[in-house]
Amino acid sequence: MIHSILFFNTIHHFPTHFLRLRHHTPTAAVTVDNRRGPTISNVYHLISFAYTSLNHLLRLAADHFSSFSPFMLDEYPSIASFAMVELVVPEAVKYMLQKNSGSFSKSNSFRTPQQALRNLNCCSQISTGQQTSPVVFPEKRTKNKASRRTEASGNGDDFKKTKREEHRIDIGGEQSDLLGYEVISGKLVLDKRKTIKPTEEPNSTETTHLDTVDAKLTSKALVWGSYVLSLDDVVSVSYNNGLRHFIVHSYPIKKPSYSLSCFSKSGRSRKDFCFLASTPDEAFQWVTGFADQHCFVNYSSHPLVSSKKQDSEILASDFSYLHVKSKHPPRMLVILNPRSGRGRSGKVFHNLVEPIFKLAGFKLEVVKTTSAGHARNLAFNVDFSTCPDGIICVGGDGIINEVLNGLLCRDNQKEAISIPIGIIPAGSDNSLVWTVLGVRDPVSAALAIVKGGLTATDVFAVEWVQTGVIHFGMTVSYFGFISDVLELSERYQKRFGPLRYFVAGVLKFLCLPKYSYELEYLPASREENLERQAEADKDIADMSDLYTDVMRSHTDGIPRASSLSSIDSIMTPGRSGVEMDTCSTEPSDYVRAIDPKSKRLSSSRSTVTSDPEVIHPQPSLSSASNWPRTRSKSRTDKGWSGLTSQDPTRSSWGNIGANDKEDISSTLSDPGPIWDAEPKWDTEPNWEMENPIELPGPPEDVENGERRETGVRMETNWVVKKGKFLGILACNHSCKTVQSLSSQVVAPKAEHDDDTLDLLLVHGSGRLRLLRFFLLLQMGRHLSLPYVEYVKVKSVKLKPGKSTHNGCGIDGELFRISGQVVASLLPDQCRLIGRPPSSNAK
Ligand SMILES: Nc1ncnc2c1ncn2[C@@H]1O[C@H](COP(=O)(O)OP(=O)(O)OP(=O)(O)O)[C@@H](O)[C@H]1O
Repeated sequence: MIHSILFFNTIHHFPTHFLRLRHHTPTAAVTVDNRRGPTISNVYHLISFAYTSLNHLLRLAADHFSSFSPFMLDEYPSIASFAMVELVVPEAVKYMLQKNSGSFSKSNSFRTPQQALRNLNCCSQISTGQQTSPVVFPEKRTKNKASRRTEASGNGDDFKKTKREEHRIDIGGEQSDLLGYEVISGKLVLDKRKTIKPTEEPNSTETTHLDTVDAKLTSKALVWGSYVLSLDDVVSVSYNNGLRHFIVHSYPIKKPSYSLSCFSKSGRSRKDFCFLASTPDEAFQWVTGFADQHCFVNYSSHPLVSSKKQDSEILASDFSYLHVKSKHPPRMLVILNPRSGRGRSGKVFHNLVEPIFKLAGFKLEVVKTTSAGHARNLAFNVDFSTCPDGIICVGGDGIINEVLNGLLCRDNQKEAISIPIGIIPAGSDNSLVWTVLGVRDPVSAALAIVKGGLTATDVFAVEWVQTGVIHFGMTVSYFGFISDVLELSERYQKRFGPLRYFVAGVLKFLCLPKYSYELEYLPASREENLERQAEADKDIADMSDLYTDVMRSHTDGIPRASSLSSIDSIMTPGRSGVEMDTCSTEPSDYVRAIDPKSKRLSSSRSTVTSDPEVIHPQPSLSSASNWPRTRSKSRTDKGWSGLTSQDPTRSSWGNIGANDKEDISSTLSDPGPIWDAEPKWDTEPNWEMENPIELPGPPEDVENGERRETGVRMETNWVVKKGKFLGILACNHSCKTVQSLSSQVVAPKAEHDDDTLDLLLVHGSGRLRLLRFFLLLQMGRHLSLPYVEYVKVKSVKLKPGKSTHNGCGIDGELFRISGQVVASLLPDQCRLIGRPPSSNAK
């Protein structure tokens, strides 16, 4: 029998059961194996974080087993978000703890952790300081040389007066992986009162709420006593010039108690910590230390100065405090869809998110959308100099898609794509930010934006070949059953809110039509995959350059501080639909120009009716690159010629998009029973008759495990398939869904920056197949189905059969396709504000 206690990185934790945690990264493990004897790995890393629980466990282990052979394991990745590490006690160990709790209280209740460790033969490592990981022990004094050491001297009377229990810390070597390097250390007094005004000096004669602590600020955390506050959780520091105290504003993850962990949801909540240094000089040093670590400092003048009670002494000392170098407050445009998430997005923003941005000194211009299309107009018309640090979208994936399309439709498209986009998830589903940045609650998303950094993300374009209309997306484009569900769901938006997709899905399932498509795709070559992998490995090292806090635009000479800095005013929310609706691009070149060869192949096969008016020569390719791809080579050297905004009167893509939507809504305005409204649901379209091309879909026997390649015709690199498909999805990232109970992932091999689309083909027709697909999707095993094909592609061309519904979903927005559409990636990537969790770990 093996009992295990695992420690998990709990950024998104619901730590109630192993199975639920299978997607999380185990960061360390304590294993008790009755056959081989107990082993402990990375225990030292974790003592400070799960001190009480681990101490209990160690005592248990010491009593329970005669010998212990602790050792460090290198096989586990280092604990990235150490402040968020949480002890998970599975049922077996809980049982063991309960069983032994009696003996603990008798024999070990007063043992210190060191004593417990001594019993486990751990002492030698601790006393000799062999461990390189941070360990926090209440009794142990630090022996580290501090890079900056403040002492409680001089004005330290308060420290003497406050006779309290002192917490000592030992956080291991200065270059510890977990806490980074040391910035400053020394004694501080922690004011434990709940409400503290920044201008109010703690009263040192009232000692009850004061606690002297040994504190240390490192490049990754503020540590005092046994408390570790990750700098990732720190929003800002408030400091009044010339005073001895400063307040650290943070949003750490609130952990539910173990007994309630099954029911209560963990989340972030605000915690302010007020520290008193022994002298104003020391307080200033601490605050400068935070500023050095890119924490925003709310810096105010001395309260006496501001209240005009100036005296010469204060003024003299003021001079030395005037320059706390903090990052510039960012200026950004917030586009908020008040209809998102059942109309709660406004409340979410103003109650939860705005206070965080205020603490971090952001200068925001908030615009609420008044109708569909408004966000696109805003992004299309906004003067970037008013929001140089980016645009924050508050809502669902739909509003982000509108903003993206507004940006990419501009004349200065190269500059527009470089405008950072922040996302506050407040809609029905927020797959993009959840998948790419790993956040799904508004507070964590706001924190990610405050922390800054940029994540390059691929953008795909779907081109309507006959008309030249283009629509952009960052998540997924889909055809077949799911686009029909999207269409139907709009009927139920008011009644069911986010549940509307489920309701529409069930109804559509009951009256399932058959979908036929003619499909061509250009697979990403194996060599390219290998090259991409090699580049990805290399990029891991280069990432720090990419995620720099200070970004400068290389376009049009506009300096863009992406330390997130600058806005004054924002354009009016008034609709300028005329311009938007008539925005167009020269589509074919960049949509098809995957590489010159494929472009030739593609265009030779396509039936593009090119309007000479929309063909524009593009600037030289070499100047096109303004944003390095994170994984693969920039496609600027592969034939990308960029987009240009067209004369509104000459172009049609906006109009067509709008008309498409109108068409759909008019269809939907006729409610009627669904089974009446869907005449084709049980009729088989005669593909061969309607589309005089042979090659039906995969034969029925594929369901029995044999996948035949009948129906597949290779033309050079393009693969052609025709027949029935339940669904076709071209995914830009792995597409996690926030709604799903199980964290289902549609395209498990997709990466948001890998320069490929992941094509998922669900061949065939029929409810049984569809049901099996969705059931296995919940378990993450849908790719094992014989009628599911998964391939990484550079480009996809698709044409619906004549009797097939022609809906097309792009990031949750619905369109109609007529004729052929082509989906491909753009050569340039856009930038999301925030860093994925994996990059934080590095
Ligand atoms: N003020 C508004 N009134 C009505 N519709 C709007 C408004 N603002 C934006 N929209 C439209 O609402 C749609 C959905 O927006 P969003 O994605 O933000 O919300 P959601 O609740 O998550 O919906 P979805 O389920 O589509 O993701 C978008 O397509 C957008 O065009």
